[in-house]
Amino acid sequence: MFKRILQLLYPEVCFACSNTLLDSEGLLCTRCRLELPRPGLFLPRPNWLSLKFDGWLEYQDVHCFFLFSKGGRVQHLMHQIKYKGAQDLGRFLGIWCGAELNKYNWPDEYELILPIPMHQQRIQERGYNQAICIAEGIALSTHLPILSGGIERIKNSQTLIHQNRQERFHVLEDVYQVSDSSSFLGKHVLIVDDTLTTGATMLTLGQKIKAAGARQVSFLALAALQ
Ligand SMILES: O=P(O)(O)OC[C@H]1O[C@H](OP(=O)(O)OP(=O)(O)O)[C@H](O)[C@@H]1O
Ligand SMILES: NC(=O)CC[C@H](N)C(=O)O
Repeated sequence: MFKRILQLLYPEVCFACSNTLLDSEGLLCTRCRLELPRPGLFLPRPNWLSLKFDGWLEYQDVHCFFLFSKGGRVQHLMHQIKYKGAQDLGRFLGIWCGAELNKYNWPDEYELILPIPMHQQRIQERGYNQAICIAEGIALSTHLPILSGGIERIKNSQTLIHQNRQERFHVLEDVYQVSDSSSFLGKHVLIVDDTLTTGATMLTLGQKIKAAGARQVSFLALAALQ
């Protein structure tokens, strides 16, 4: 009853389209669940996403769960996860994404999930690392362990938003440091981030952990810009 009154006064809205949610809906309205653009996982290569990675590094797979478009619903969604404290939404979408991964024939492929590390100062400002929230959701569905510790972001930087691909690689040079490689030595690591624009962040970290002894790397972004 109290929940009903609260809902009348402060209706819960969909994180993607901001329309009022029905009692039976949570976080996302049914329409958005059905309509948010999802390109599918394990797309045959080469494809628009793999072209951002091919030739830079030996890797196995690159996936994105949603297609990101400027001003679109996915951008709104990602904004909530990243800047508005919607950690539960990140976990929920991670669970969904992990459940989709489970539908493919991929057992024995990935052994560890590595959320892109965030600089300590940024964590203090934001209060959380959204890549970890997403990774936690994926781990819940897939039962893969999350790699924590041993890899840090040691240099902070300005937002990458206004930089082109080349500038991003330059900014990201030496930002990650491996202090202990024992937990991923010889393993196939699935690197997870919230958004993928040029791929520079994922590639930089992928190169780093491969050089430090990871057997293989794959990449998964919750959303990617086509
Ligand atoms: O594929 P890329 O071109 O590497 O871009 C993707 C990266 O950019 C964003 O981080 P950023 O450091 O810009 O975070 P901010 O916007 O919060 O500063 C995002 O969280 C990804 O980590
Ligand atoms: N400086 C950083 O650690 C940036 C990390 C991360 N991409 C973010 O969301 O902000």
